[in-house]
Amino acid sequence: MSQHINILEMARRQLADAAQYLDLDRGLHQVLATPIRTLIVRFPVVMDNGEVQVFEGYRVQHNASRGPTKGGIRYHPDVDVEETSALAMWMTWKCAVANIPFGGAKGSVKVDTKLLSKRELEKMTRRYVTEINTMLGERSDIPAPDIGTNAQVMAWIMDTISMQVGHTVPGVVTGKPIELGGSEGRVEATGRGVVVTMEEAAKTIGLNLNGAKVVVQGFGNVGATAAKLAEEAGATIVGISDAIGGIYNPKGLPVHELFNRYQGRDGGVREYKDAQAVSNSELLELPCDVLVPAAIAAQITGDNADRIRAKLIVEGANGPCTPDADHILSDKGTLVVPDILANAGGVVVSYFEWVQDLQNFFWEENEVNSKLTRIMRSSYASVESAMKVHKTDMRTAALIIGVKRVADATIKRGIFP
Ligand SMILES: NC(=O)c1ccc[n+]([C@@H]2O[C@H](COP(=O)([O-])OP(=O)(O)OC[C@H]3O[C@@H](n4cnc5c(N)ncnc54)[C@H](O)[C@@H]3O)[C@@H](O)[C@H]2O)c1
Repeated sequence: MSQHINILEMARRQLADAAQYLDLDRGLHQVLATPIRTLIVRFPVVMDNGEVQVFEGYRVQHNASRGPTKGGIRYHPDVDVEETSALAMWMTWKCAVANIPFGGAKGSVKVDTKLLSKRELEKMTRRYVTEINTMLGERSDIPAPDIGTNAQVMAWIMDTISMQVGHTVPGVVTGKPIELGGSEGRVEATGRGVVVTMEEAAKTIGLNLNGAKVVVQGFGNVGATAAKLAEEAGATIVGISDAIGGIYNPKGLPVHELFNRYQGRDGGVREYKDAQAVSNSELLELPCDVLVPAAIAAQITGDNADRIRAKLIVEGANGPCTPDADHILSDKGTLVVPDILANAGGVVVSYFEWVQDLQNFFWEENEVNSKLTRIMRSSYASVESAMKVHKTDMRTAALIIGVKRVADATIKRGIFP
């Protein structure tokens, strides 16, 4: 997934950019640039044909100064420990920008889930979680879904840990099915947060979202929900894609119909015929007002940033724009709403789910959505004002806020012993 771009280097470069504004001392900068715990596990699974296959997985906790660590689990063939560390670091800043009491973590397994049966997926999940269980806990480290994982996988994680401790522990993982202690609104939360920040950012650049043309890369949980809710907010979705490729229709695509037919199924969107087929790289360069990269990292780079035509980029994915792309986009006047702000809706509602699980008291969906919207709007407002104060781009502004909150917590706690 990292290809030519080292995602961990990218995350460290972003931290260094923000550190300059904060006057961080070298030791503290080093603390913040380094994960506190990294576990690499290799474990066997007996496959359906009776053969044993060995998988490799990771769990990285980046920083726990502000609370238990929180971060998704990704199943993808290209993951590695460096990318997982970068994603864990971004989780730390994301939780701090949203001002929720969590540190950051991430887990992953190198696997192509398309090659596994449902039973193999379940066995692999249960064994992976058993291997990393020393790090997990409702008060220590709480996973959630990411690429390649979903509510069913979270249910298996909850069940596995519950079997090991001898009682049900719903708060050890979020993004669970509602009937197992999941939260109303969690499935749509990241996409909903993306659209709330899109609406705020449209005001910043004076764009009327009503009728604005939007292109979305990735038609999974985040991309498909963002497309659907952006359409409900009045935008016209002109391009969408999944891992196999995309479709484009300047007059607009019937997103609700596409959502019901293809959401989460790779190759699905290309089956829709009343549109022009485009590659994923062509999709990013389509004429539009708003671009939502909601798939994988490093999609907008120094190589293609000058060809991006959107005025506004809202990062549904983690790390879709590289630092080189950021500089080019900033020079062109394109506003980039960074991942640690734009896609924080998922972890915010994960926080609500965790709180509900610990209290065993559950909220209605409109309560979840209105609390989410309030946090997303106030986080956006703080970042926008930091952007003006520091005269910088929005990513650096968000990092200044997030990194400062984590640095302050670290200083106040002191360095043990
Ligand atoms: N799920 C969440 O709550 C959440 C929260 C915050 C951030 N994110 C980030 O959002 C992104 C998407 O996550 P998701 O949960 O929607 O995953 P998902 O597995 O539900 O969907 C991923 C989508 O991306 C597509 N895709 C994969 N590789 C691609 C490629 N090379 N080019 C174009 N499309 C490709 C897939 O076909 C699929 O449509 C990830 O970067 C993830 O880290 C997710």
